[in-house]
Amino acid sequence: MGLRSLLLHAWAYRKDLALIIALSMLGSAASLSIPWLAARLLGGVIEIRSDQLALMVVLLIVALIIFTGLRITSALVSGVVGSKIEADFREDIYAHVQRLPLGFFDHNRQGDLLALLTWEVSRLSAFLSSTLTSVPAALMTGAGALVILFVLDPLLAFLLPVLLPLYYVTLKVVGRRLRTLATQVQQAEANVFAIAEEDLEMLPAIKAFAREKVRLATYRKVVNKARRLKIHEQKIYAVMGPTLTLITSLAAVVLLLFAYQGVVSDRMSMTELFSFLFYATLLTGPVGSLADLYGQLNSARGTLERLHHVLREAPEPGYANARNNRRFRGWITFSNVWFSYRDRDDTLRDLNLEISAGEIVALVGDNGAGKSTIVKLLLGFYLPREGEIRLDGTDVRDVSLRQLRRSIGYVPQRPLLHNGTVKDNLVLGLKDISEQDVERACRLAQAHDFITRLPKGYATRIGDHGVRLSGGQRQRIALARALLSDPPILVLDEATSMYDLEGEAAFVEACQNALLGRTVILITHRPASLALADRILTISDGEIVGEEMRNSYNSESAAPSLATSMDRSKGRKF
Ligand SMILES: Nc1ncnc2c1ncn2[C@@H]1O[C@H](COP(=O)(O)OP(=O)(O)OP(=O)(O)O)[C@@H](O)[C@H]1O
Repeated sequence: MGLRSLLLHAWAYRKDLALIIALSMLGSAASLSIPWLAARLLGGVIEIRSDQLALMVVLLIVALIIFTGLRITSALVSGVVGSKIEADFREDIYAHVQRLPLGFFDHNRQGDLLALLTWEVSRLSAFLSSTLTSVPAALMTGAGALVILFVLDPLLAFLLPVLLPLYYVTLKVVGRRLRTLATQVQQAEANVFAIAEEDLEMLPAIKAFAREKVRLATYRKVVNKARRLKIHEQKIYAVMGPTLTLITSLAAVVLLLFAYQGVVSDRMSMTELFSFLFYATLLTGPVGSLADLYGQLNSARGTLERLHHVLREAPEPGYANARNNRRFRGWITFSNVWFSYRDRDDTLRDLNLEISAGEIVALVGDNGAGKSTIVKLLLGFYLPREGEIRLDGTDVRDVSLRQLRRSIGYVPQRPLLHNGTVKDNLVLGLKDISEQDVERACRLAQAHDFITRLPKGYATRIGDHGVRLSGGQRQRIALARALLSDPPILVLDEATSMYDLEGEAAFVEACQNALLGRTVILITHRPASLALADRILTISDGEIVGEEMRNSYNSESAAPSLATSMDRSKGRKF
């Protein structure tokens, strides 16, 4: 995303931005009248001509009030528009980030994304709504002042071209260095953000292993790197802005000398001399702000590069697929599936697997064998390199991702909970869920009893990632959440690994009925949970190396129970 694409993005706000530009240009017009009026007033005072003094005072006050009013209005409008652009930007980027495949997050730091979504986007919006929009007015003021100076004494025309090469050389010399520096500063600042974010999340481990000093040293290192780079950058700006202003001021002094010659030779009145002085001073303002613009442009480019890195990433395929209201039965097939994570050897090798609708299959095998990967592929989190995954005979690539995922109740190994109440975590944004449904799912997951013993029951807040709950309690909530949406397929990835034996036995007992008619993939090593399985598959090194039939599963018998399940889906009974 370059400056051009930023401008294309800004096109959506053209009316608002045009209003800010118009207001600041009107302000610039008012500012151009002030030196003229002030010079006439001063000229009148010095030459003791009282004829137009009163008029000049009134006009000057009016011009000053108009100028101030316009500046206030344009600052207000620019603040409002800037916030609007910022909010839209954040929402767009967030929506895009949400749709990115999980593989993207395996290789990008959360902290970098957070920095981008927060302060980097704020700065970019401010750049668009206030810095860029001030350029036309600055140009107008500068050009206006120049023209008036020309009109006052055309001789000056010969001096002006001298300014341009000086200006150009100064910008060129420092510009290249500033550009790389701006990117480095942004990177360093994002690092500070990312390390802080990571450490806050890791704090219990940092404390447990008494690594506070080491982590503080790492943090100090990135903070100092950012500080050094910023000081370097500020030094350049500190020199560049005033140097450019000095060039302009020196030129103004030379202009004044010429003007003085004009007064001496009676070519110019005192009023015109003051006009010279004031317009030459007015000229330094836009020069300074254009130099500032140059600096901010470099910073904005850094953010744009990082934004481009995120926005060029393609969203997960499958969002656009048409949805239909079909409820899947839960017949799953993997045919000759090969898969490897980025920069890794094959995790799944020519995997063939069929799970009938209503069947309960347990996947067992060593750590890292590829069990979770199988379900991540089924959920469409990652795409197979070769082979096909089908649901009820339809290639999952042709199913809408939302529909696919809503058909699967997924309980991951690590329960993912947020800082809200127990109920918020259970419903996770779903609106039309009754209290009874919530309670039923919780009873099934053996969560209801402990929840009612919490200080505020279902309304108890559980802290960041559910930190105020035990590991087993978190798992029970995650399981209840999956059961709540009544999906035809349930994936339980070590979902009861932290349950106490009694809790697990009660869950298995309660499941005998509840899981009937659903396709269930259990990843577990726990004997009690294995007892639920109709079939146990052993996975080793990405391949199925063993199969054991357990309960007498009969696909024919799945049909009636499935119907029962579908009926249940309406009344949400388990
Ligand atoms: N996001 C990832 N990026 C790269 N490699 C990964 C990623 N996730 C898993 N792996 C690797 O893929 C392999 C299979 O991992 P997977 O999580 O499927 O194993 P598993 O059988 O579920 O193991 P466990 O019983 O320990 O949960 C492992 O070698 C693991 O290191």
